[in-house]
Order: sequence, then C-alpha cells, then structure tokens
Amino acid sequence: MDLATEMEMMMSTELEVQRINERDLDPIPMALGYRPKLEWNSEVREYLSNAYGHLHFNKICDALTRPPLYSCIRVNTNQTSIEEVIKELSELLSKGHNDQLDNCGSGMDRKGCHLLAGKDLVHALFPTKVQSLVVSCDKVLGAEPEKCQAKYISDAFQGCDLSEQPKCLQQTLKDVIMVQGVGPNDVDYGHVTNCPPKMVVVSRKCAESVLRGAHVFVPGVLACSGHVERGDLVAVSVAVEKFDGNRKWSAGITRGTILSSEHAKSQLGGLLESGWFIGKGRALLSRSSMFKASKGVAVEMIERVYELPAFHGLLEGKIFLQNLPSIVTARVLDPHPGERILDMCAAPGGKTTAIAVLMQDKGEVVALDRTHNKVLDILNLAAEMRLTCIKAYKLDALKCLLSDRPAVISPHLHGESLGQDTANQPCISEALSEKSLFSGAELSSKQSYLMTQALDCFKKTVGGGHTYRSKALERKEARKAKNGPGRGQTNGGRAVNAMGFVPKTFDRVLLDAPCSALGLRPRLFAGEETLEGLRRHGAYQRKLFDQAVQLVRPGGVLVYSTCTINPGENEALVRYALDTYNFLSLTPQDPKIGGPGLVGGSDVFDGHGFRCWLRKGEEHLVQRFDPSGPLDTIGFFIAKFKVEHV
Ligand SMILES: C[S@@+](CC[C@H](N)C(=O)[O-])C[C@H]1O[C@@H](n2cnc3c(N)ncnc32)[C@H](O)[C@@H]1O
Repeated sequence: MDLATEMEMMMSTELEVQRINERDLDPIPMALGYRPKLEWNSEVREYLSNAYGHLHFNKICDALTRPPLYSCIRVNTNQTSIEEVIKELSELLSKGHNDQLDNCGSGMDRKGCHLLAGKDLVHALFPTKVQSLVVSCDKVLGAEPEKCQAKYISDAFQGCDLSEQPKCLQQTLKDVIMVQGVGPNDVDYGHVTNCPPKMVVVSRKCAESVLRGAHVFVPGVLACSGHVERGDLVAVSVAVEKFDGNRKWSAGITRGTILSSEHAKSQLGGLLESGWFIGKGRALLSRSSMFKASKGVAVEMIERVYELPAFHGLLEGKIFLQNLPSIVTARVLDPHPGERILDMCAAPGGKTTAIAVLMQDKGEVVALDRTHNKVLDILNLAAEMRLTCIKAYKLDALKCLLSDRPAVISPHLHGESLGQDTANQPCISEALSEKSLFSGAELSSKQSYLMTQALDCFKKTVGGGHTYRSKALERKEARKAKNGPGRGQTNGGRAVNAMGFVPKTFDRVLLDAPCSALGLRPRLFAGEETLEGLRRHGAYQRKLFDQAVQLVRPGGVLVYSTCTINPGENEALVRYALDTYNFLSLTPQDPKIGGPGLVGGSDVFDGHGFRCWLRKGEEHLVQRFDPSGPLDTIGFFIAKFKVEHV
C-alpha cells in the first residue's frame, strides 16, 4: 500500500469515527416521513373554514399539500397527432431513452408509466358511464390490466358529477394524454434508529418543484449535514415557515447552515420530527460546493414521496404540460377559426396557445401581459408551437381601452392605423425596425420567426411603414446606448408595446385573472396571505373585469377564470359583474366537469362589496374545481358570460 492510499484510509476512518460520535452525541427518535400541515393566517383560515365548512376545508388543506396524481399533456394538434405523440413517448419510455427521461427528472424509468388518451382516457375517468374498464386498460400502454393505474384514476372519479355525457368530454380530452404518477410512497432513507441519515434541507419553493418531479437545484439548498460528499445518498427535507418568537413567519434556517454544527443541533432535532421529508437523492456536489455554486443540480432525486413524470424539454413544440382545468377553460371559451380573441393576462401563454390550436391557427389571438419578459415567453412558446395567429403585446390590461386615453395617441398614428378596417388592431407605441428588434447579427429561425411576426403586426398597425417614436422610447434608447442592454434583453428580443384597443371589437375575451393562487398544488405554506391581501386581489380583478367587459362585441363571450379557492375572487366577482352590468348573463359551459359554485356570502368582507356570492339557481352555471374533489385537480374557477351591449 502506498503512502497516499494509507493516508486516505486513515482519514476516512477518522471521518467515520467522527460521524458515529456525532450521532452518538445526539440520539434522536427517527420518524422521517411526509406528514404536512398547511399553515394559514388565522383570519384567512377562519374565513375559508366558514365558507367551506370545517371538514371540507380540512380536506382541501390536505389536498393542497399533495400534487395531483397525474400529469396532463396537451398535444399540439397543429403540429402532430395524439397517436404520433403516444408513439414517441412510448419510445422514450423504452429502455434506450431512460437517460433522457431521467435527465428531465421524470422518474418514469423506475416507477413505470401509464399513458391514457382518447376514449381510453374518458373511459378511465368516467367508468360508471362506460362498461368495460378492463378493455380500456388493455390499451393503456405498458399497463397490465390487474395492476392498471387507470383503475386508481377511475376509483378517484367515482361519485363526481357526471350529468354531462362523456361525449363532450371525449371532445375536450381528445388532444390530452394523462400520465399517471404514484404516491404517497414510503421512502426508505436507509438509516437506523437514532442515527439520522445525511440530510439536505431545501426551501419551500424548491420542495414544491421537487414534488412536481424536479431535482434539487443549488439555490434551493438551505442546509446540509456536515460531511456530505459528492455521490452520497441524502434525505431531503423542507424548511417550512412557522410563527417565530416575533410573531412573524420564518423558515428558521438560513442558506449555508451546517446541520451537524453545535448551534444547528436543535434545528436538526426539529427537522427530524417535522414530517417534512420529501424523498431521497444523490448529492452531485459536496456540502461546501453546494453553498459556493450559484446554479446547477445539487441533489439528483432518486425517490420522492410523490413520483410524477416531468417532461421538461421533451417533444418541444409538440406537447404542453397543462392542468386539466386550464385545458377546459380554453374549450369553454369556444373559439372558432377566423375569430378575433383577446387573452388579457396571457403569460406564459398556456391558454393562449390552447385557444390558437382550437382555432386551427386561423384568425387572431391577441395576448397581453404587463411584464416585458413574460410577453417574450408567450412569443417563444407561440414560435415553438408554430402558431402564427398569436400576437403578443406588453400592455397593462387595466389600461386596455383606447377610448380611455385619447390624448396619448399620436394623431399621425390615429389617422393611419385606426380606420374602420383596422379598428381592433392595437396601437403600437414603440416603432420597430429590423435593427432594433434583435441585437444579434445572426438570427436563429425562432428569432426570424418572431421578428417577422412582430414586423408583420407593426406594419398592419401603422399602415404605410410610418414609424412613431415616443419620447419614452428615445430616452430608453439613449440610456441603453450608455449602459448596454439591460435585463430582459438577454435573448435579443423585444416585446411590442400596445396602447390599447377600440371597445366592442373582440369576438371573445378571456380574463384569466392574476389571483391569490390558493388552488395551486402542491402548496406547502399559505400563511403569507392575509384578509387584506385577498380583498386587494378581488378589487384588482374587478378593475380588470371592467376593462374586459367593454372590449367584447355585442353578442360576444367573456370567460373569467382563476386558480384560487377564495370565493371572494370567484363567486363574488360574478355577483359584482351581474349586478353592475345588466347586459351580462351567465351562460352554460361546455364541457362542464367541475362542481357547482358557492351560494350565499360572507360577512368577513362586509363593507367592501365582496359580501355576496351566487344566488340560488346560478351555482350550476359556473364550474369550480375542488382540489379535494374526485377529479384530483388544482383548485380552479370558471364563469362564462354572454355579452349583449345595448
Ligand atoms: C394567472 S397568470 C395567467 C396565466 C395564463 N393565462 C396561462 O394560462 O398561461 C396571470 C398573468 O397576468 C399578468 N398580469 C397581472 N396584472 C396584469 C395587468 N394589469 N395587465 C396585464 N397582465 C397582467 C401576470 O404577469 C401573469 O402573467
């Protein structure tokens, strides 16, 4: 044995002794597991508990801490067919492609994967309406009938409102594939009683991603056991906010904490008993590197308490991972080829692209977002899915109506672009030139596509190629010349600003409103939301709605949706809409697979105009997706209005 090897052996023996001593010093009863408890602001808890009833609310809380047990893939039928995608996914699932799936964090190679599509999917979802589940299971790729995961889904769907025929569902779900996940799993952390395993503690946001199928990335790591080396197996736990001594929510752990250090021992004890273990993984970096590095995967997950296939980067442009209620929302809007549609709060563009596909890419989908980079996200997604009918603009949807601000429109522009036949084109405030749109000398095909799209839109809007340069733009360009390109210029694109739209000019408007997002799953903490915050969300949504309603043509349709369980942002908005605008009425939705809305109201927001929800008879005209319900979806709400201006 040479000296170096001998030294290495001695050091590793010393290290082992040190580890055992550390453990012996601090014997702790082991009960590693996932037993989450969702914390709320006490007033919000009371309000929601009253709205739903105590038992129901507890079920909702429990459901929120889990991810839905299937991933929903919407197929871009503009580019490919469902059969083609099933074939490609099956090939990826076969042995030769495990690495690719593994890289995207799917975990499918280990757990097996079951694809459900078309009739089979509807059959599996609604077994009471369809005779033979086993027959459909036979067709589920890779599934043995007796072990069929579809059975699980079918059990879960027992008892949901099936008053609608599966036919309409078949229509809705005909471009959807569901991939079944598994959980909760009993993860074996490989530790023995009183000996904690090596651990990595991650932030709540990081843990929520891990539960959706991701690995642990460096910025998400908060704390780590002392001797974690690259390649070690680690138990992954999450630090969730608790009320601290100052009556503030705090995770109680700062990034860089070493768990075996003296001052962290009590934290370690708390973590071990917390019931917040989300799985185990292999460290790809040593403890010190995890805190030195600024990006990259820190822990590759091997086993999670919930295994959900993730499809990041797979079949790009052909598939889009989307929650079932979002897919339903686009269907409920019912866009037709050739129509002009407005998606008011559109980024990242999930519903925008669903709408464009339903329109067979014919007509116009105007997609707005107030954030520059988010508009680029929409454009990127549209380019990736090769949907040319989507025009995305940066605009604050609170200032959507052109008639609100006639003073800011350049007379030159107004005269040339807002004539009769282009009345519903947006007024673009920043002129585009080929040079200013992309900074790179060579354009990728995606950039060329985006540029063509933006220029095309610009030309249409400003007619004979005249350019309008706002003072703000000139100032911005002068600043840029001094400082170089700023944030948001990294991919070389620039979003086009729109000034607004002429009232009553869209066939259909979707307002997928920014909201408290209290329906998103998995959610491991809800304490940051206050009653005042909920009230502000409601007030904001009303202002957006006031704009939306003006933009729909007489006889047109307005769909309002949120991903929150807060009735103050859902039913109360509907009440406001119906009481404020006598030309609005609720109209039936197709498909309708969610449950009814809430009738009644709440005293909590008395004096703020959020007190009243739906009246009897209105509840079946909206659909509400209950996270604790049999469909196992995120919490979501959809209302559809018919607009009959006088
Ligand atoms: C619920 S998300 C929309 C999700 C999107 N519809 C989809 O399905 O992919 C709400 C979006 O509204 C945007 N937003 C918030 N306030 C806005 C405003 N005043 N004008 C335009 N967009 C706004 C946010 O930037 C956010 O991207």
